[in-house]
Amino acid sequence: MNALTAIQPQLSLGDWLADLAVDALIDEADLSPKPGLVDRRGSGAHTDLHLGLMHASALALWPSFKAMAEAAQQRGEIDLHLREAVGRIGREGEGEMLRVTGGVNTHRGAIWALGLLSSAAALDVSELAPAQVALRAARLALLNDRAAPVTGDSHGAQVCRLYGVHGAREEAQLGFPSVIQQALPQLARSRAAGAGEQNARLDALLAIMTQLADTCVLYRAGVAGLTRMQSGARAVLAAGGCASLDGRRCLRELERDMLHLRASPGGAADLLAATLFLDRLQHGLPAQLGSL
Ligand SMILES: CC(C)(COP(=O)(O)OP(=O)(O)OC[C@H]1O[C@@H](n2cnc3c(N)ncnc32)[C@H](O)[C@@H]1O)[C@@H](O)C(=O)NCCC(=O)NCCS
Ligand SMILES: Nc1ncnc2c1ncn2[C@@H]1O[C@H](COP(=O)(O)OP(=O)(O)OP(=O)(O)O)[C@@H](O)[C@H]1O
Repeated sequence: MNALTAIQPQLSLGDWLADLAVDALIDEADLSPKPGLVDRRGSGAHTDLHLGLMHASALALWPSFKAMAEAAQQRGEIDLHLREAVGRIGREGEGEMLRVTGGVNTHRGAIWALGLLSSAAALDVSELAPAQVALRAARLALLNDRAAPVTGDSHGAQVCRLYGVHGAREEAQLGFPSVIQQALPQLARSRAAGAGEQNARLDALLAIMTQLADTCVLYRAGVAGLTRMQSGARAVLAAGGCASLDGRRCLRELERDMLHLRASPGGAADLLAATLFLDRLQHGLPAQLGSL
């Protein structure tokens, strides 16, 4: 111990994972220019959201992410007991989010994805590779939380029924394929090509948008909105991504059309936050936690 470590408060695994989850949400919100979404420039296609509200909501969720990680650390295995504990904490987190935002849904999908991933990470800190953490999260998501309210009238449930698509629940139960197969590989490719960190993150968001059945977009803009989102995201990446002039031109066209359609890819944004969380996690525990 030296003078610095003697005065440093002890960092727990739950603290660290909650820090990563909140950082991922703040980085996602700040990333600009995102088509249709809240970012540093404005509120995108939303009238009830703004950047300050996204930040306040993210910070308010820190205790929930910590509690979900601690529940997993204490339980030590994936079972119904843990699933129901995480579900209860997630619903309390949603209540806190709605209290802080005055009833606006800022992060419902993100609580679901990052809550499961925080728990999954805490279950085994010796296996923090993205695919392994996502697989543990999927096994947790597949268990049926008996206390979960029936959400048949949520926006997501309505469009899943109407269009026969998979939503946030299935994305988690499948092990976050959009994150593992699309976003993380694109993030690595764009970084390796020298795109710069912000452009690489935008490219990762677009990679998710190329194929996601985003229920936020479907609810607000129907199949026309979803088709435009997917084809527009493909066009940006095919033109060279956000670091290229042609890619930026395609991104501006996509944004113009999405604003016109009131389409906002909120599900893709949540999955970008999940991507940033898993990307940070794979570098391993900080030195202060090394002895866990
Ligand atoms: C599963 C959830 C997301 C509800 O989903 P549902 O589709 O019914 O609701 P809703 O339309 O309100 O929210 C969906 C949210 O997911 C995001 N989303 C939309 N489409 C997708 C998609 N294809 N993939 C991933 N996320 C998506 C959006 O941002 C949206 O905010 C979740 O809120 C839930 O069940 N919570 C219960 C509490 C719980 O069990 N928590 C435990 C884990 S933290
Ligand atoms: N930067 C962001 N900008 C906008 N939405 C985001 C952002 N990041 C994440 N989201 C997600 O998008 C969702 C908000 O979408 P939306 O406003 O369509 O939901 P809603 O309140 O259910 O529907 P509506 O506003 O159409 O009544 C949030 O749940 C949140 O998880």
